Amino acid sequence: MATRDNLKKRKIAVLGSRSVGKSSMILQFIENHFMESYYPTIESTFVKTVNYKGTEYDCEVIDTAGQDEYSLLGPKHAIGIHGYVLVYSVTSRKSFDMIQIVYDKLIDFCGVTDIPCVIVGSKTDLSSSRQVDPSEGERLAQTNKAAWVETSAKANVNVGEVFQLCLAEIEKRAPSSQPEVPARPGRICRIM
Ligand SMILES: Nc1nc2c(ncn2[C@@H]2O[C@H](COP(=O)(O)OP(=O)(O)OP(=O)(O)O)[C@@H](O)[C@H]2O)c(=O)[nH]1
Repeated sequence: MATRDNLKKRKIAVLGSRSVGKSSMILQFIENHFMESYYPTIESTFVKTVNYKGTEYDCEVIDTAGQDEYSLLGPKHAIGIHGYVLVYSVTSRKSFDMIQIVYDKLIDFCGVTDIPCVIVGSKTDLSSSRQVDPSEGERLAQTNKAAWVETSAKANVNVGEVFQLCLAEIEKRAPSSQPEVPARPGRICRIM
């Protein structure tokens, strides 16, 4: 029987400006409900088993405190993290502009040219307050070789899709189905 211990583990960090709906999106994903009230997050971790293309993954989702242009990203945002979900609200141009800033800080800190990442435009149910067009989100994602989707945690639209896309981005770069390279006879390394 499959237990959590023998599932493939994937650690996903959720970042973005304050109050864009990171916690609400995670709560809807993990517990299937939505809360109107706002409680700023310090940091929380959630776990959920997710089926992606027939394989079960033990996903650890890290809900971070909202960032601004002065926030420092450090080892806890990079070490051991397999993929990123960067969230802006479609009702906030400022939160959209923060995505590139956070993305650049991450690639700088990780010392890579791109990272497995999904850019998420949240709160689409608030259509009359929209400040960011879908085409702008799509373009930003293309520029950064990331996936993109718009969601509403309130209306439960595309929330599961965010994590499917994130696993897709992670697996694209490091396919877990890739067979292990067999050791050549006579070249076995033994640690005594
Ligand atoms: N209408 C609507 N409101 C939302 C949605 N998602 C979140 N909210 C509201 O936006 C506010 C902030 O949501 P949070 O999920 O706490 O935001 P956060 O990004 O985790 O905030 P920080 O912890 O400060 O980083 C709350 O009042 C939520 O109810 C959504 O999809 N639609």
